[in-house]
Amino acid sequence: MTTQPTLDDIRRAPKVLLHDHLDGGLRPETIVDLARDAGYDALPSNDPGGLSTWFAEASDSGSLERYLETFTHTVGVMQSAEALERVAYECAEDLAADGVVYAEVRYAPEQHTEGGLTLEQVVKAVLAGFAEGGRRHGIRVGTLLTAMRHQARSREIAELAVRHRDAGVVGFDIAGAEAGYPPTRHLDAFEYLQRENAHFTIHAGEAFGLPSIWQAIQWCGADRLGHGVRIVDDITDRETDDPRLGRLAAYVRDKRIPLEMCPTSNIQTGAAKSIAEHPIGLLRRLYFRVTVNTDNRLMSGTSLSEEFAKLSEAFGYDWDDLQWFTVNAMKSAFISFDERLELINGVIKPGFAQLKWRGDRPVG
Ligand SMILES: O=c1[nH]cnc2c1ncn2[C@H]1C[C@H](O)[C@@H](CO)O1
Ligand SMILES: [Zn+2]
Repeated sequence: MTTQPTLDDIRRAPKVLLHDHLDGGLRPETIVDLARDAGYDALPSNDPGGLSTWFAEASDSGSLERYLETFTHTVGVMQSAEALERVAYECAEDLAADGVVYAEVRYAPEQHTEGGLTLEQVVKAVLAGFAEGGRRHGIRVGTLLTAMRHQARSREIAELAVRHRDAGVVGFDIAGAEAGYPPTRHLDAFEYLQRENAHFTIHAGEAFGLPSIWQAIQWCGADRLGHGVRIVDDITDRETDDPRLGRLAAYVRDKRIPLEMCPTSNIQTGAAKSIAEHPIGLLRRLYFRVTVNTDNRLMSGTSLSEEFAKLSEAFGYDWDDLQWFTVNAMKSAFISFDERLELINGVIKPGFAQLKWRGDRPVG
């Protein structure tokens, strides 16, 4: 007997999150507090409830560029070491409360130096918040350092990531508006990371299509794809029992390149029409290495459990499917093979087994 997992049970499942932005997941109450402390007076509302509604509505425009404008207010209040440490600590606490056991959280250090912090100080403050939050709340959090694709600091940020690789920085990423800023603009950074045996993911195939994915993989050597939803443009006969993969889609599937899919965010930026029509349905059916993620919990008013619950409702996913996404994510993480295996065999499989067993018991 298979049972439809409930949101409450999904919260209890040991989950893995690979794509979550630190500056996209603040608590609204914290934004109000930090703005007051820093004298930041540009918030669209000083009431946490009003603020969370504003973020959700302003992010719903159907355009990635407009979605990104909302980050002005979160980045605006994250300009001191205390603020960064608090936001990182609370992020670990919130993810742990949602049942996440391993997370990779990303942010762009270059956006947090307006208050006079150096890049090193930014990184240290965030690492301190995650270390403390992780220790207290029983979650492991690695960070990815992001470079903004419209800027020209990617090499510097890549070097920063390598310098802190043994202190909790597990990889690198580029983010920001995709159209007009191809990943090859940052080839120097990616080639450097490859020489350093470092890991990186690239936001690609979200607001722009196949050329962006192709460059990210074949020119830049990305280990994973942030979103990557547009890979479906390289699949024909999608509605039939026998979809046909083009060369790029086949390469991504054959090489088990992980796709960091963020369903709700994709609807807000116009990359997908609805959850039910999200390419994740087809890509999962075709056994691409799909993972499920939140992107920006504040802007999307979501959590990893809610993303899973929405998918389960739209596609009928059961515990086996949710475990499959979770093991996919753990296999694709940027920590060592030993550590990944330990989490899969010691935490994820036993945790899901317990929930499946409970779910299969007759009620009453
Ligand atoms: O989904 C996204 N696509 C591209 N860029 C994004 C997305 N979500 C957040 N960002 C940007 C805005 C943040 O300020 C930056 C670093 O986290 O990354
Ligand atoms: Zn993202």
